[in-house]
Amino acid sequence: MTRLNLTDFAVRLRGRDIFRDVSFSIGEGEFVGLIGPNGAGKTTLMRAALGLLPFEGHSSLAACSEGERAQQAAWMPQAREIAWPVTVETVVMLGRTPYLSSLQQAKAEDHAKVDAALEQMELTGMRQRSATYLSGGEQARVLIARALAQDTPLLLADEPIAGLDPAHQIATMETFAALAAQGKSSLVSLHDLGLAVRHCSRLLLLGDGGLVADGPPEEVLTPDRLARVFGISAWFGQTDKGPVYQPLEVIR
Ligand SMILES: Nc1ncnc2c1ncn2[C@@H]1O[C@H](COP(=O)(O)OP(=O)(O)OP(=O)(O)O)[C@@H](O)[C@H]1O
Repeated sequence: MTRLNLTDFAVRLRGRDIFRDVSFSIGEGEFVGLIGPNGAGKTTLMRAALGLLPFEGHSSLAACSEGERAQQAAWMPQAREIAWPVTVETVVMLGRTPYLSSLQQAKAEDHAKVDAALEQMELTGMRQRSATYLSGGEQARVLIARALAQDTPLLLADEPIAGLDPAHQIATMETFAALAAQGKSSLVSLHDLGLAVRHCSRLLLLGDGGLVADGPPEEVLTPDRLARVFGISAWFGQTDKGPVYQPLEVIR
């Protein structure tokens, strides 16, 4: 089943093409990393796919009604400062909003989804703390938990592991991989190519005003593309602990 389809997708902002001719589909159980240098258009692509920015072409998500979209896709934006003086638990419960009418109280199922999301992001012990007093990385985990509580077939996240410590970066990537194993799909923008290679089932490389490559990580990150799109060289090896990928030098 297709979770997201973009066809001939293009975004132009203030008279400038950000990217053109982008077409891809994301199916069930895929963990897709969206990679590309600063300014390539990763955030723009995800926001436009959700219908939050004007675009040309087709996006299956933007074509949905607002209510339908909220049940199809959860969105974790890059800005992650939580300004509301409410508990962690309350922020995560906001993920259940698409399932509640304004007068409705959260039901047992909603509480169960919130508990599971808190557990998944190792936040159970912090559930009663005020979200505004958490560190930047802890706030990011709360917002990932809110997206998980939304329990949608598709999750879009803009640099979800930026600012997390190494253990929480790995754990978060494992969470997305575990969701994929359950049939859920994610499109996640990332700058850490090493973690992308280890955990994503597929990479989309955005650059030069379009989609440069789409496929399994080791096929996408060829030395030639790394040099041309990122201006770097890297070491890649298959080890008994899985693929290891280490950017080495700037070669501009
Ligand atoms: N509202 C806007 N108006 C005009 N240009 C914009 C607007 N928003 C973004 N851009 C431009 O679009 C380009 C793509 O930006 P975007 O944030 O999507 O890139 P990105 O790949 O997510 O970058 P990063 O890795 O730095 O987060 C950039 O050149 C940016 O300056």
